[in-house]
Amino acid sequence: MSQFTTPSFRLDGRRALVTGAGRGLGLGMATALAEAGADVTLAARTMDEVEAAAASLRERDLKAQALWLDVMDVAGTQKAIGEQEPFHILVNNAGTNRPAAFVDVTLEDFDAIFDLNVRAAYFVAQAVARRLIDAKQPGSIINISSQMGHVGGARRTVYCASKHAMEGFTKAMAIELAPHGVRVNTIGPTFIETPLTKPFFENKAFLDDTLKKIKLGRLGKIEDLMGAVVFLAADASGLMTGSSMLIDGGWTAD
Ligand SMILES: NC(=O)c1ccc[n+]([C@@H]2O[C@H](COP(=O)([O-])OP(=O)(O)OC[C@H]3O[C@@H](n4cnc5c(N)ncnc54)[C@H](O)[C@@H]3O)[C@@H](O)[C@H]2O)c1
Ligand SMILES: O=C(O)[C@H](O)[C@@H](O)[C@H](O)[C@H](O)CO
Repeated sequence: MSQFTTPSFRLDGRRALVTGAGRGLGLGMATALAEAGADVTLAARTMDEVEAAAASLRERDLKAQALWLDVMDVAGTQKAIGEQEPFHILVNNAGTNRPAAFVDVTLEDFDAIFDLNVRAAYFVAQAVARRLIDAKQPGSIINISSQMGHVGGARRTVYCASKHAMEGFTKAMAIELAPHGVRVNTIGPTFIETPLTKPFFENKAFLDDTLKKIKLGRLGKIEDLMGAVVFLAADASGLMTGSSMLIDGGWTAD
C-alpha cells in the first residue's frame, strides 16, 4: 500500500464566487467549480444571463445561484460580499479590453480598462479576503490575468499594463494573506475564443499571426481553463501562492 494520499481535487462544502460569470470564461470556470462540488455564486450585471446560467447548473443537480453585482461599484460590491457567508474561492474574472494603437489610446479607454481590470478586481479580492479573515477561514483567490500580464502585445499597451498590475498585486496579496491561510494566484490564458475576442479573429491576418505565436497551433478553448481553476481552488494546489499558471500554448516560451 502506498504511503501517499493524493490531495483532493474536490470542492464539496466550499463556497465560490465567480465575477463576470454570465458568459465566456467566467461561465466555463463557474461550471467547472460546480462540477467539482462547490456551491457557486455566479455574479454579473446582466441578471437574465446569470440567472439562466445558474438555473442550468441547478438542473444538473449542481449548487449554483445568481448574484447581481456591478464590480465597478466598489462600495456596493463590498457591501454585497460583506453581507454573504464567506466565499472560500474567488474567481476574479470580470475584465475587458479595448485594443488600440498606443498613439491613439484615449484617457477614457485607459480608465475603462484600469477601472475594471485593476481597481475593481483589487477591491473584490479585498472584500472576499476581509470576510475570510473575519471568519478565520482559509481560501483561494484566483485572479484571471492573461499571458499579456507577462509579455507585451501590439495595440495592447493599456491591457498589458493592467494585467501586469494584476500579477503584481497578486504577489503582494499572497504575502499578506498567507498567514491567514488564504492563497492568491493568477491564471494567464492565451487567446481563448469568447464574446470578447470573437471579433478579433474575423481579421484573418490577426488570426494567422496569433496561431503562429501559439506553439501548439490552436486558439484556446474555455475547457482549457476548467482543470486549472479547479486545481488552484482545491487542496491539490495547497502550497501554491503568489504564482501564475500560464495556459498559453507556449506563446511566452521563447
Ligand atoms: N478571452 C480571452 O482570450 C482571454 C484571454 C486571457 C485573459 N482573459 C481575461 O478573462 C476574463 C474574462 O474574459 P472573457 O473573454 O470571458 O470576456 P467577456 O467580455 O466575454 O466576459 C467578461 C465578463 O465580465 C463581465 N463584466 C464586465 N464588466 C463588469 C462589471 N462592471 N461588473 C460585473 N461584471 C462585469 C461581463 O458582463 C462578462 O460576463 C477577463 O479578465 C479577460 O481579461 C480573456
Ligand atoms: O485583446 C486581448 O488581448 C484580449 O482581450 C485578451 O483577453 C486576450 O485574449 C488575452 O489576454 C490573450 O492575449
